[in-house]
Amino acid sequence: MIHLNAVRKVFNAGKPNEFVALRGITMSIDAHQVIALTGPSGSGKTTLLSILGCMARPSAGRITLMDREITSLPERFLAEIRRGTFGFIFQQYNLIKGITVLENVMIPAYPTGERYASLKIRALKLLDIFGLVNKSSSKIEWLSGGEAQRVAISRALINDPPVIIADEPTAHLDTKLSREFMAILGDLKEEGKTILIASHDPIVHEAAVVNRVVAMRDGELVDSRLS
Ligand SMILES: Nc1ncnc2c1ncn2[C@@H]1O[C@H](COP(=O)(O)OP(=O)(O)OP(=O)(O)O)[C@@H](O)[C@H]1O
Repeated sequence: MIHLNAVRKVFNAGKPNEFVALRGITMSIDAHQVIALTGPSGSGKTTLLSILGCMARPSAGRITLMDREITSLPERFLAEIRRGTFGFIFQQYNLIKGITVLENVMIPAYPTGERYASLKIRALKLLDIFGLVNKSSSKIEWLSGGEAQRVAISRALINDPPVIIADEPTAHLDTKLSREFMAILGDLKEEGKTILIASHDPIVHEAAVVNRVVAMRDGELVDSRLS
């Protein structure tokens, strides 16, 4: 589904603070799999996820997504691919304070031009699945950590993307909520989603839903094992 060939990422190239964050990553991600990236802080997990999710471009190397070479596409095509292919769940959830739960969930779908009424129905359905309909008009800042996380999951799913990308999704959750999160990922995998997670959390690596754990160090893949 996604193939990376010799992908490098260099920050501040040519400057005194030049930093090579990814050193020639070659990897393939099959559809309907759950892949966990692990590795010490600074090893390049977030950078790799950003490139996989078309949020950042590699400095060198090639990316193929569903048999389409996407490395050199102009930003407007990339934005469309990003919206149609990926749902993102971030460590801090990146929910927007001051607006409601429902509005947060709907935001990634606004650029699609879907009618507000039908979008609202879909967003409410997602909130219902995650037991949050009664919070739909709450402000984000009123939610508990677990609720905020389920809002973030709902938002990631609003465009029904085939691939979910989650960066340290359990970092702010206790053990019970982390296990619940992994169970939700299990359901999404059953529905046919492909899931990429960067995480330090053993609960993530050891979850039955994870097919492969890929270890990174200093911008390189050092180990890949089936889970
Ligand atoms: N925009 C940037 N400019 C310069 N350096 C950057 C930039 N973004 C990331 N880096 C550096 O690239 C390296 C890899 O960062 P990355 O966030 O990918 O690591 P990580 O493995 O996700 O770490 P963590 O587990 O702490 O989130 C780090 O040393 C980081 O400081």
